[in-house]
Amino acid sequence: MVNTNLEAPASHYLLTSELSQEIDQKTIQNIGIDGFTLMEVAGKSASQLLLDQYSELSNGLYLCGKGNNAGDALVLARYLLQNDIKASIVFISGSDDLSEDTRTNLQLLHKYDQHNRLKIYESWNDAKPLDTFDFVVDGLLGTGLNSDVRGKYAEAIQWCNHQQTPVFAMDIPTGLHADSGEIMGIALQADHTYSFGGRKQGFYLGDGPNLTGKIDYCELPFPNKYKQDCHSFLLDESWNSTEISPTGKHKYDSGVLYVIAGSEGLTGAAIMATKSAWAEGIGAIVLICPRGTLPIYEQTLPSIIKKPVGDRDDFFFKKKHIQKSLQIIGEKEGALLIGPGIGRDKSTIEFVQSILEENSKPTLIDADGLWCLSQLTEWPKPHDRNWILTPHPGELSKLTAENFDTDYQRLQIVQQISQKEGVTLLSKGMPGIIGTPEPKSYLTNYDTTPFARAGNGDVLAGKIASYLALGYSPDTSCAMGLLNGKQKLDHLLKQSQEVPEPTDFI
Ligand SMILES: NC(=O)C1=CN([C@@H]2O[C@H](COP(=O)(O)OP(=O)(O)OC[C@H]3O[C@@H](n4cnc5c(N)ncnc54)[C@H](O)[C@@H]3O)[C@@H](O)[C@H]2O)[C@H](O)CC1
Ligand SMILES: [K+]
Repeated sequence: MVNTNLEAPASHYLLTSELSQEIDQKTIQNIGIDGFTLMEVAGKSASQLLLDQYSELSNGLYLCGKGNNAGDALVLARYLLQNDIKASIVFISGSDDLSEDTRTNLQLLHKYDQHNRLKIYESWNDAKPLDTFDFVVDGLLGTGLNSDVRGKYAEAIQWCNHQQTPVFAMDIPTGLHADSGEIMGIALQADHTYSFGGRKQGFYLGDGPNLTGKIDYCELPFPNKYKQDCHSFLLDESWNSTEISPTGKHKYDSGVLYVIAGSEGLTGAAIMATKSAWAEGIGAIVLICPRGTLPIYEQTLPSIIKKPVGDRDDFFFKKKHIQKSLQIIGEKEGALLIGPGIGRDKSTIEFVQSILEENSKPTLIDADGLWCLSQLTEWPKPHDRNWILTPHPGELSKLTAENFDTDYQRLQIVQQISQKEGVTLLSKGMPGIIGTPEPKSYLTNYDTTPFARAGNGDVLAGKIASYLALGYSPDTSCAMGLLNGKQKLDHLLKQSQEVPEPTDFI
């Protein structure tokens, strides 16, 4: 069940480099678990997962830097050595100035070596030609990365990225920025990343998804309370999706969704959004439409209550429709969806502005509703932070008058806007990002390309608005909308490899 306050499990907190190192240091200094123990737990966890998943390994090549990331790799080598898996350790910048815990682990490694299964090389050049190996471990750099990767480190990564054997990254693929997911000069292409103490935010941004391979979270003995400064979380299928409550006894029991949508030539968006909401088991839907478009809905939306406004020759929303629309919205408890297909006529902007200013219901603003909002010099303020905005990247740029080149910039804009305006903002794209007023942000980790077709936005908006009308909080409604879509996509792709139609997601 996705909690109504959308509490992420500890394994889904996304750490930045700074927070990761801060938690590390606080655990060592305040709790008294020293860095050597943390390193032991990290390396041991990685060895157990690795042995579970790869049973035929015989000879590892460990590329090591000089910090604690290298130490993790040495602990792993020791546990694998215990399983008769040979180790060739290459210290890219020599082993003279290793961090203390890493040095200790190098000494330990020698003590555990039996039958000369351990080889140590003091530089990248010494190691060539490299011994036979059937896997590579990346212990070069972790959260200590603080500049572009160059020199021998870059050479080793370049070489590694051309090998056919599995590559296992300690904590984070070297060269991947833990916060932004950007490549720092060059980055290692991992088949598997063992993330210690917390997944890193950069795994899900920019180049992160292409570089991490399969990610395994390795818990470390950090007190969960030390993660309270974490503001971003992974939203994936391991969050149980919520079974939507069945419709109540009376059709108004489970909340009413009011939909303000459609205009001449754009009635399809209104139909898609409304049908999508109806399919989620909402008790009743009231479609408020310009009277000129009513005949189309009489044909296509038999289960939906239609409440037309204006005259037969009205085909888009105008200032004169404001009072009647507000009166209809005020009739029952529920939520409001405004935007799909309402068009961009100048008088529609005034209409939208007044509806947003006067209406206090939980409200989802989508599509041209967002465009109208972007035309206003100042946004109306949501009533007790109960608005959801669902922009695609182009709409987000228009809304915020900001251009963003990277996912990291998009994440930062989403966090700023949701906090400043007190809204829940679902930034569609890859990854999907939900920003809340707290501010918290939730990142998805699945390919959203199949949802890029026109119409999917209307379907998603209808779903999320129905959860809002069912009483779920804005952040939970967005999470459920995204996870529901992903579940349906997985189901559809089992039947056919064709990219599904938007209506398939209803
Ligand atoms: N945080 C945790 O929960 C734990 C982290 N562990 C591991 O420790 C690393 C972080 O270790 P740290 O010693 O801070 O840094 P690194 O090993 O990542 O880097 C070593 C060293 O390299 C230098 N450096 C930085 N950038 C570059 C560069 N571009 N080129 C060359 N050299 C560079 C810099 O001096 C760094 O200090 C973390 O990732 C985990 O793997 C603990 O072992 C377990 C708990
Ligand atoms: K690494």
